[in-house]
Amino acid sequence: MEKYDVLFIGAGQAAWNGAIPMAQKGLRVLVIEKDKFGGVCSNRGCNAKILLDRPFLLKHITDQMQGRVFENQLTVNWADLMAVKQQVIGAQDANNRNKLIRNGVTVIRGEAKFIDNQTVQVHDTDYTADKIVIAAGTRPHQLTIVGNEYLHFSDDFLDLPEMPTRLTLIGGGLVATELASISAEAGAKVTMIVRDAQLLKGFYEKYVTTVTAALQALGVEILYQTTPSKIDQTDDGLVITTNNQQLSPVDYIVDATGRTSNADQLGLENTDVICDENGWVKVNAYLQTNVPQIYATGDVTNHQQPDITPVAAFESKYLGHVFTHEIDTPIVYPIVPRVVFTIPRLAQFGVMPVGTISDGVDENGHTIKQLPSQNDWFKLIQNETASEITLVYDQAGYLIGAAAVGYAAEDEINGLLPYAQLKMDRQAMDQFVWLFPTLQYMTSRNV
Ligand SMILES: Cc1cc2nc3c(=O)[nH]c(=O)nc-3n(C[C@H](O)[C@H](O)[C@H](O)COP(=O)(O)OP(=O)(O)OC[C@H]3O[C@@H](n4cnc5c(N)ncnc54)[C@H](O)[C@@H]3O)c2cc1C
Ligand SMILES: NC(=O)c1ccc[n+]([C@@H]2O[C@H](COP(=O)([O-])OP(=O)(O)OC[C@H]3O[C@@H](n4cnc5c(N)ncnc54)[C@H](O)[C@@H]3O)[C@@H](O)[C@H]2O)c1
Repeated sequence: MEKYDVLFIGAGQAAWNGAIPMAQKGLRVLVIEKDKFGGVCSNRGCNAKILLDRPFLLKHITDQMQGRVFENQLTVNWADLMAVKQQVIGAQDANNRNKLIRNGVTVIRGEAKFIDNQTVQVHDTDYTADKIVIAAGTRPHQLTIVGNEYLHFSDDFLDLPEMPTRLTLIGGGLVATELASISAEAGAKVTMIVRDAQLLKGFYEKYVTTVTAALQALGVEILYQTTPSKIDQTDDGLVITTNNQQLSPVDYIVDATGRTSNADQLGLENTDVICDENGWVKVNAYLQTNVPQIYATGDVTNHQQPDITPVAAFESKYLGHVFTHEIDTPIVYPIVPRVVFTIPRLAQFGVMPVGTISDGVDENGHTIKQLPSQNDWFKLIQNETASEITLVYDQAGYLIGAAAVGYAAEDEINGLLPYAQLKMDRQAMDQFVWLFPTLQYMTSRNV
């Protein structure tokens, strides 16, 4: 049996961010990946999505400036865009694999299964390690309704050679909303079937309204408080029946109703590892399962954090520090920001205003300050009138939350994070000299 110091199951963000520093510090590290090195984010998530979105953002910005600065409207050819995406993303698997190897990590492509608490099997060979890390991530959740064989998933959407004329997305979370934005920008007639009364639960409602209005302006029809019950194939296309009505036929349906843990496919029944009732691997504050030598990181865990790449990467790096004896303390998560890559983007972190107040003191005694786009001449030149930033301060005057909507909301929120994470007062903030003219300078001078 081959023995390593650390064995990772999965080669997504939750693995390689820790595996590389561990190997660089002299540990013998094995990473087993059954599909593509880099996992969902590199191959069929964040990166593919942002590549398909970016030209539409650029087009949108120039469209807003038509008649003011630009004279000809841009068009995006989906087939060309997909060819670029395939070329760039197609290279990720090999790049990620080579990066691991270059940094001294041993890699195997194959499906790993536990055969007991100490042993993982792949291609009929047994491997053991002092520490085994489950970093096996998730797959798309599939609705169990009649006709679910007609459903597609985000993986399929991100590979679409042609944009369907009529497309329906089921779900109102990040995947559904971002893919609705891309497909509507690409010219599809888009319908969203949303179980809740609004999109993007957990995001700042005022800016969810802005994003929703932008989708509707592109012709997206949003059916709230609606759940699908069956799908029929007819001569005119796929017909979804919901709790309320029978919908018009469409060409393509994306099930974006969340993600399912891959923990059920790891042979955990041969171990003592416990998962919660939804299949997420239970970990303690050291990311350790109930079996002391088995750990878990990223989306596959029951962590109370958003399932996003920066969290998976943070956890993986944390284990790197623990396994090399640099720290022995529980994981402490920093403030975790979130972003929705629609046009405009919506990004936020920390505490949000309570109620409808947008300037003044809210019900929790927090001071709310709103920065409209008129404060920022980058936005004025782009005619970006709907954009806005909302800042939330505690009673001592520290920044504890921020939300932004606009073409560069993600960068604005990134720029504000250090003030809150490091609890900076005015004197500390004034220690920075930001380059000018830049977005960071414009945002920071208003904090
Ligand atoms: C469409 C989409 C868009 C997204 N966009 C963003 C975004 O913009 N920003 C963001 O921060 N997050 C985004 N996310 C979320 C992000 O992709 C995940 O949070 C991140 O990929 C989690 O990393 P992970 O390593 O925990 O899991 P994964 O990326 O799922 O990696 C797990 C790996 O384990 C492998 N594996 C599973 N079982 C086995 C086995 N038995 N043997 C060997 N290998 C196995 C899988 O093949 C996979 O490669 C997006 C997700 C989706 C679906
Ligand atoms: N920009 C980003 O950071 C980004 C982008 C995409 C995805 N992600 C991550 O990927 C993960 C998956 O995203 P997602 O949008 O698939 O999941 P989600 O949990 O955010 O949203 C799922 C949606 O499906 C609905 N739903 C669930 N079950 C349903 C059912 N049976 N019938 C009808 N509707 C149902 C929910 O009400 C919700 O609106 C998230 O954790 C997210 O953090 C992040």
